[in-house]
Amino acid sequence: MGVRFLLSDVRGSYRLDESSAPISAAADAVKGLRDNTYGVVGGALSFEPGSPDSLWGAPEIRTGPPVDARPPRMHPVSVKSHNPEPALHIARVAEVVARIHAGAAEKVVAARSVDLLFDDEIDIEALVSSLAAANANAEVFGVDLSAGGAAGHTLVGASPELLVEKRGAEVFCHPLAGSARRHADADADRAAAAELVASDKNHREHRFVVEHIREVLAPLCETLHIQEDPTLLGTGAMWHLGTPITGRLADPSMTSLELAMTLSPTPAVCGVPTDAARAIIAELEEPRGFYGGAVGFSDAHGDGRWMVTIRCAEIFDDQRTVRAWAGGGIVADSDPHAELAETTAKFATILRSLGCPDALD
Ligand SMILES: C=C(O[C@H]1C=CC=C(C(=O)O)[C@@H]1O)C(=O)O
Repeated sequence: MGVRFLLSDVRGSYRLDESSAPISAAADAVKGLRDNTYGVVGGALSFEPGSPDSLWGAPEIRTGPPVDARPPRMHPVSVKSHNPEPALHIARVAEVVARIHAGAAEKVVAARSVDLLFDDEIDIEALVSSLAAANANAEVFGVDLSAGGAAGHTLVGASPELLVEKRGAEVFCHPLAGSARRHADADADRAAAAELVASDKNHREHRFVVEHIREVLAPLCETLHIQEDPTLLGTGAMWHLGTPITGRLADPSMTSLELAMTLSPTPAVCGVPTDAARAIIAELEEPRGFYGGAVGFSDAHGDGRWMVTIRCAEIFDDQRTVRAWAGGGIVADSDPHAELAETTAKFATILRSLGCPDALD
């Protein structure tokens, strides 16, 4: 990729170059910002507690124009494995629903991954450019994972979900939860959006995330404003419910990295209560690594932006093996087959940009 960290949207891009210092624990990055070892840190926070993060520290971050938006190139590919097989994902979702009925949790996000093998090496700059072309409402990112011990691996994605942004004392969040697949046909697309907006189940799924953010931010903020009803947000592949949140920090010296560490994982990727959901995820799923964590940067004033790590894939060191991830929030009335279809729809973001939109058909 030529850089250690890249985050870009329609407003512009942020890059950390190859001379940046590797940092494998977020707590060390916070310390390094506070004692001025680094002017800025950026990278990826792991979903797994106790697993390495992959962060990079540097004197400053390079800002520039948005990455070029370019259409994907088609790439021959084979599916190496489904983790787990679709039928087992359906069974796991049914198990999660049963646990929710038994009172073990109120919401749990169930995720799965697919491993793909490409005939040709992936050009990561080209992949990021094609993600940018198809996802104007998202932040595209690329993070070199070698700071976290995965030498030669890169995390790439287009996240539509702002975990937290901080500018001075102001904080912003834009949680998403509640989904519907988009359609090429305009009438079907509008109907899917209308159905999502009218769905009680999706509003309940969404509210868990908003309430988590309220609980975390309220004690840290002098003022906190949470829009009453969610609004509709469209990505290239999906419709979501989203709620803008703004607040004013009581202690403006708190860094955006610390805010990201405190907020993450939200119930958009984990569940309610957090610990119970985490335990169910750890029991039922393969380790998630960086999927479900956060990607972003913070400067020494604490200003910066962190996205929820979704709609993403890890490119392995052979540059041909790719692990893509997708998940969905499960509540008491979730339908396991519909949840499998929702994850398939979410995979479209990364698969289209990898030039293999039909890989899972
Ligand atoms: C967990 C993912 O999406 C989250 C963000 C938006 C909507 C979601 C949902 O409806 O389940 C998820 O909470 C994912 O894309 O893997």
